[in-house]
Amino acid sequence: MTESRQPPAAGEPLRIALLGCGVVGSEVARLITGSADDLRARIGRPLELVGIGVRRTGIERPGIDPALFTTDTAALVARDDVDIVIELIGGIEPARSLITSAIDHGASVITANKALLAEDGASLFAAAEQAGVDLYFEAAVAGAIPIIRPLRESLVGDEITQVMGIVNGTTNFILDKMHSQGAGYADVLAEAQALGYAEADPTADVEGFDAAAKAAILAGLAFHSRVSGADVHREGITEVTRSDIASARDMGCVVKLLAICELSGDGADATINARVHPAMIPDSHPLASVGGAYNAVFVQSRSAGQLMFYGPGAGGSPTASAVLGDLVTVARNRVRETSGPGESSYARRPVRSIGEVVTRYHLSLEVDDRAGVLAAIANCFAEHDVSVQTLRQVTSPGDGAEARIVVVTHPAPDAALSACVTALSDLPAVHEVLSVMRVEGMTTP
Ligand SMILES: NC(=O)C1=CN([C@@H]2O[C@H](COP(=O)(O)OP(=O)(O)OC[C@H]3O[C@@H](n4cnc5c(N)ncnc54)[C@H](O)[C@@H]3O)[C@@H](O)[C@H]2O)C=CC1
Ligand SMILES: N[C@@H](CC=O)C(=O)O
Ligand code: NA
Repeated sequence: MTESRQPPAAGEPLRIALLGCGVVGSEVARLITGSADDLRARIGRPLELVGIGVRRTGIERPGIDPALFTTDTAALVARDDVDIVIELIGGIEPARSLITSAIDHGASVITANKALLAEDGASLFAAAEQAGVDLYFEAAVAGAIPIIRPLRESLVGDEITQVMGIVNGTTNFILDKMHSQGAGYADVLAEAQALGYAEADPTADVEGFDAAAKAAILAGLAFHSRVSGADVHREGITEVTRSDIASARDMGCVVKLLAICELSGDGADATINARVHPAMIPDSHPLASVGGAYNAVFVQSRSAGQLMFYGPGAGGSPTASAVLGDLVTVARNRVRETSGPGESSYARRPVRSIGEVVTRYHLSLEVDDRAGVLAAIANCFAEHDVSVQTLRQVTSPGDGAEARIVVVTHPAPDAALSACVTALSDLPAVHEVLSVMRVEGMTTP
């Protein structure tokens, strides 16, 4: 049952419950106690951390009072003196039940849990709205970078047409090292995990689920519509090869895992497209120089034009910064007996399928090195209405055995390109389609 709650009386502390004490949670716990005086001055009330929900007690967590630990997370969120619950467990359950219970008991909630928001944000926002409490989630997308608040508040009067970014630090760290140092995939992933960038299950990072969840959140906020993780076309980086990276370099490009959210059409006919996939982007593109676990998000809007948000996208300390920003805001709201913006999904714009999305492609083919092969390949592109920008033979031993052909297309619908790739694979002269990758941010010369 939803209970409305009065803020604590003047001079009384605001009581905080923290769920999860891992990479991010432990930093948040240290900051709440270590910065207590500054936080009190900024909020106008002291904060009191009353409990930390953990899976196991008895583990030493430096700088955190062990008396705060409890495994009874259900009881912690149901305490009737808790004002704000910070959820940093991650995953769907028990995070969803604990957040729902916290809201039902009148607490405001801060979470970094993009997986949950992308799957079930609508019901959590509805519950928060009904209870008159805040649900804040700046850390859920692009770590420390302020991007949720700019979309939800600063740019809410503008019309956003595109959000495109690097929103996963782990994959950017991996691709960057593969590109700059020729490093092997597995070694770099282990390093990203040790640095606290990766999710508990790094499959979420490398298969693009984490970026897809973030894309869903960004698209929903930017286009005032409900977009779930399942609406986002998703491809990870596990199939990106050294040869793709070398091909990109030959073209003056780098490979990045991009999250792209676009609005097409106007007014009531506008549709959304949201996708996450590796793409080649020119070295001159601003996203090309985003290295390591850094993230960057481009926003294109009708009145403001282009904006770029850049900064650390993962790691305990940067992510804790975003959580603490939310904590101060939510605590101030609590003191003033008000709440911040809720969900804005009035536009209800439909999400287009990937087949209709138009992009440029890079293809690499291993083919017979003999007369007529180039013509057969060019003909296949023509039959599928995919226009070729460049076609070149990059390797040929000259003994008539095999050659590698690299093709860059003009923008074409994904469905046409997919059909073309199938037809190319069926050509007797084509031994193998070695790679197919989208190219973004390149203009026709
Ligand atoms: N690590 C990062 O760079 C970032 C993480 N996030 C998000 O922050 C959240 C936390 O991430 P991390 O701290 O990296 O994960 P983590 O895996 O280091 O920490 C999660 C903690 O929750 C604990 N836990 C799991 N189930 C529990 C339960 N039932 N009750 C109590 N504790 C439980 C785990 O034992 C672990 O200590 C996730 O939603 C993640 O997606 C968001 C942005 C960046
Ligand atoms: N695992 C994520 C952490 C932040 O969301 C990433 O690598 O970006
Ligand atoms: Na952020």
